[in-house]
Amino acid sequence: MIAITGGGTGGHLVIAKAIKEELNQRGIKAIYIGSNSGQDKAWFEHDEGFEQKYFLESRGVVNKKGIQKLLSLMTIVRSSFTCKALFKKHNIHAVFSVGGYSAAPASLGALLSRLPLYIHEQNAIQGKLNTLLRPFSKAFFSAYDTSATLTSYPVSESFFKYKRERTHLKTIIFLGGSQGATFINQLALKMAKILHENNIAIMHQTGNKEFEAIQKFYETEKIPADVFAFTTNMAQKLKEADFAISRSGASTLWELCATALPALFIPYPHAAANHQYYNAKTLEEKGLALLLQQNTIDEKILFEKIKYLDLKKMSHELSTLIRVNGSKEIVNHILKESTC
Ligand SMILES: CC(=O)N[C@H]1[C@@H](OP(=O)(O)OP(=O)(O)OC[C@H]2O[C@@H](n3ccc(=O)[nH]c3=O)[C@H](O)[C@@H]2O)O[C@H](CO)[C@@H](O)[C@@H]1O
Repeated sequence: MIAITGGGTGGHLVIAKAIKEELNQRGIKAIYIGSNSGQDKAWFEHDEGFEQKYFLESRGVVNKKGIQKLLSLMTIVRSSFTCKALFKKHNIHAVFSVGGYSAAPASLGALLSRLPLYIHEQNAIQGKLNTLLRPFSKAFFSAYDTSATLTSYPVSESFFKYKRERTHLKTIIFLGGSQGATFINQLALKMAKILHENNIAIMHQTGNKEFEAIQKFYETEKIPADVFAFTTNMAQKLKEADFAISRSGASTLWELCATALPALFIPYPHAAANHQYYNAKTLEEKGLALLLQQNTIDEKILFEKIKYLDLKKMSHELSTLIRVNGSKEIVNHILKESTC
């Protein structure tokens, strides 16, 4: 039996989901250990694909100081002993972590129980927990690091199914990541008129918080747009678009590659160690994406830039950067080494 751990945000959780689905296809059910804060419960509380789900108390340590940091560490250590007992109860043979503070108790628990720990790092800059645990891991998976055990990024097969070579700019999708992004939302509203006047259709993922106000804006301005707070079928949405204006969260970025959808990335400037910038940089350096910092953007100049991109070339080359079997390769590797 395998335990999957980690989460906090959609970018981590989607990897946990991909690995769970791959295990399910082979008739294996994993247990999930996440946190009682963040998005873990929303994603997995009712997911029948897991044998059992546990949402433990765990809090971020990185941005805390003094007594708060100590309290967070104590909570994690206490929960790691709970995990040790859970591993015994479920006869766990291996632990797969997608990182984030929510992965801390079970990862530590794996070391306490002398179980092999497998880590997937999503971002171009390693997270703090992953850096700390990498030397103790049995294998480390990262799409940016050639010294990693595997460089496959586990994107759901549905994205590959909808892969399409883009040639003309007819529809733009705005993406704010799993929680939506105020800056992307504001930019979309500023660009809406120009896009509409140029017969470019608009799709806009807003996140929950700003959905109603944004929907109202398009209605008032009489600009037709496909506006949604969160979709459970992102692959289908991406299929319809010819260009994305997006945050550069890792999972979104690799899903765009899988669907061959070119993008302008505007990294979230406060992400740990500015990792969203470095995620996008890996594509920009190859000439396969635009990358702009959010304080440098003028929406009129921006549209002119996008209009003259060679979408066909970008789209074609993007799809060569990712393999369809990312989850399979990771699960094969884990199962080969463990008697699960
Ligand atoms: C603010 C922050 O720190 N964000 C981090 C977080 O981003 P975030 O949680 O936004 O993650 P990503 O952009 O990597 O992925 C979002 C995931 O949610 C899915 N989705 C999104 C919207 C929607 O309507 N429906 C839907 O299913 C996407 O298809 C994707 O699979 O985790 C990523 C992966 O570690 C990091 O790179 C990001 O820097």
